[in-house]
Amino acid sequence: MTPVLKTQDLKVHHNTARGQLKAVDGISLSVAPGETLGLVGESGCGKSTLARCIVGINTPTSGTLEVAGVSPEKSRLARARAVQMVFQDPSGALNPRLTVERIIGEPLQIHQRAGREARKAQVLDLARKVGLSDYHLERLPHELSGGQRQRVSIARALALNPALLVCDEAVSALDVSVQAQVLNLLLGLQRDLGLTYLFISHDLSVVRYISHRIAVMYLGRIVEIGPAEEVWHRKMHPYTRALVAAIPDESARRTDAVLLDGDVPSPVNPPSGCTFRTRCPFAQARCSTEVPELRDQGAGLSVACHFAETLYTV
Ligand SMILES: Nc1ncnc2c1ncn2[C@@H]1O[C@H](COP(=O)(O)OP(=O)(O)OP(=O)(O)O)[C@@H](O)[C@H]1O
Repeated sequence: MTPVLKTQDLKVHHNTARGQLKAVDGISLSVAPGETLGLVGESGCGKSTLARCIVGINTPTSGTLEVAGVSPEKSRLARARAVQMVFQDPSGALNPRLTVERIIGEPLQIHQRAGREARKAQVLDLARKVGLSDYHLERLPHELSGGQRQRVSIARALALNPALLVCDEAVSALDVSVQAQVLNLLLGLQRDLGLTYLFISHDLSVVRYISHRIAVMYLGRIVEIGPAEEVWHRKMHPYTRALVAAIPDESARRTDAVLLDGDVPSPVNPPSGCTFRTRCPFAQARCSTEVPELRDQGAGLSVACHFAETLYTV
């Protein structure tokens, strides 16, 4: 089956005053139809840059990117329809002067020739799919709650039946109970409409809840990728262990939890060899000279750590 998203050695490097900044540094991944791939990592790991590349806001420095089997550079219009994004802050993404009806209907107005009445019916149908009603359609964004605004963003994103929905920290600004409602909405929509998601968050417990597979990202690279429960329970990469340890009251936390000190190092002149070694309690001499490649660990899990097997039994 053709993947909905496929990237091969994708890189986004920025020229900055301090040198070349490798925001995304060789990402290869694919997402199957109807699947959710969760992308997790701390702030500054390059998650948003990768997302912006996929939706066409950023241009890759090198590598290939295909959406539904087509290279999106070939057709800007096709990409505008094929990939939609839901952002963290719906207030910033929604025009404050337009009613919800206009906001949800805008993509239809731009891309479809449907008449006013047909569009109105489509908008109401989209609103109902995300749990909103006629009442909400007449409101302005500031009259809605944060959760309702995020529902509007999702309805708008779904208007053109995208092949892929990229959710970038889509629930991070919401209260925990509202987060759960929006996550459940996304799960329900996927079940009913067969949607495909790339779901990005710094919060591994949120990513685990919604994802079939999880990719853990550190300084522009994937350090662990596999089925959600394999990543969560085996957490073979020390960085994955650290992300689990950072979750408050997490019962899955191992007794030998890795605790993260400080911030992610600068992507300008990142550490040699394994870029995580400067924060890794298990780092050895080899880690500073040799870049670890992703290696198959069985059950669909791949881990980029020289000592993954030995550490797993620690
Ligand atoms: N246009 C740009 N020019 C230079 N550096 C950039 C640019 N865009 C992003 N960066 C840098 O690239 C790195 C990755 O940023 P990115 O926003 O993708 O990370 P992130 O994991 O999504 O974090 P956050 O959740 O905070 O957005 C950061 O060091 C950031 O400062």
